[in-house]
Amino acid sequence: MSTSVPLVVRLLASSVSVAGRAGKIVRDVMSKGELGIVEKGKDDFQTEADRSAQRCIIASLTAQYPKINIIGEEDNPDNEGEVCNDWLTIDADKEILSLECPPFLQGVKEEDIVVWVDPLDGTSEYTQGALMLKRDPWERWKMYLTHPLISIKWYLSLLQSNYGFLEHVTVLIGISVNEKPVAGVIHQPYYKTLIGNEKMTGRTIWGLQEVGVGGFTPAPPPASLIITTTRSHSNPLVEKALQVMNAAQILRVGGAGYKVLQLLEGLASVYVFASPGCKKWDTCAPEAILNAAGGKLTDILGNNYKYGASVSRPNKTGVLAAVNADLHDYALNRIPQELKEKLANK
Ligand SMILES: Nc1ncnc2c1ncn2[C@@H]1O[C@H](COP(=O)(O)O)[C@@H](OP(=O)(O)O)[C@H]1O
Ligand SMILES: [Mg+2]
Ligand SMILES: [Mg+2]
Ligand SMILES: [Mg+2]
Repeated sequence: MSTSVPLVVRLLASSVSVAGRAGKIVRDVMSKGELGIVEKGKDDFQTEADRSAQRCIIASLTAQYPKINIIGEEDNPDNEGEVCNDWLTIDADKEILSLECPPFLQGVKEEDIVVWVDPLDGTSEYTQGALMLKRDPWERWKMYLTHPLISIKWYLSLLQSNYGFLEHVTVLIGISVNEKPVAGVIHQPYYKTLIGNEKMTGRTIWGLQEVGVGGFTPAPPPASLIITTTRSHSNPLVEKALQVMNAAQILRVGGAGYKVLQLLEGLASVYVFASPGCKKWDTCAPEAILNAAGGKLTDILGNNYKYGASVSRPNKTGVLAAVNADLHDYALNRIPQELKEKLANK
């Protein structure tokens, strides 16, 4: 790879390639059918796919950019261990390499960068998707009975959803410089499309500040107010913030990455999550891409999160994102002060 290409552009090109490789690992673990679910905390799970995809991403980026601070969601000693050659990805996406680097990022050094990695965003939806791959109803029922994550209500909604919620799963790589998210990748391993007669699985969306976004066709926001929010981590505060929005429709989907994709594709206009729960690796890449497309992501109080290495991981004061500044202002003004204070003092 040419070193005359500025570092941030090279890193974005490498991140696009490695996100695709991680997405294949996510699909492979699912096909094998042994998810290796570990409970990290309440409503917080990890699978073999989360662990392996993170090892692939961190080992691949560290091999090429040894001085960059890379922080991943999954905290496990295995991440330090050996990574098979097949996982090491040192390719770089050619289209990204040819992008013009914005002037303010041209002199950036490895030491100025923090990369936030969410190897699998939407783990709840991923584990529930496993169930729907069992075509035999008796096998599916047996798996449900031993599944730690699924209530009977979810099981019934899964049966109605045909393919489960695997489309909500994404791989997120966010690049921050001097605490600000400047570039990012959202890879969607289960996105299905037809190119000519050929069925393609997976797609990769990227964004770079002052340059724009790619990997999909952006669409204008819907004519009426459509809100996207969590489907697996709701609580009374989350519901209160949704009630006051006066929305025409509320979509409940998995993953911070997928919700921001819905904003970019004109399926929703605002993402509201008035609760702690998301972490820096959930929002860094989506925020960078949304910014590059003219949108805005903050906490519920309207403040920007910072992405330096020493910041606390949790986004304690929630997430509020919109396709443009006007819709962001609208949503921010609708949220009662009392609710904002509750979150700020949590
Ligand atoms: N109450 C909570 N506890 C743990 N994680 C939470 C959470 N609320 C949100 N999250 C995390 O934030 C991300 C988006 O959540 P949601 O799908 O509910 O909108 C998910 O990331 P992961 O799937 O990468 O863990 C999810 O785990
Ligand atoms: Mg998780
Ligand atoms: Mg996540
Ligand atoms: Mg995750």
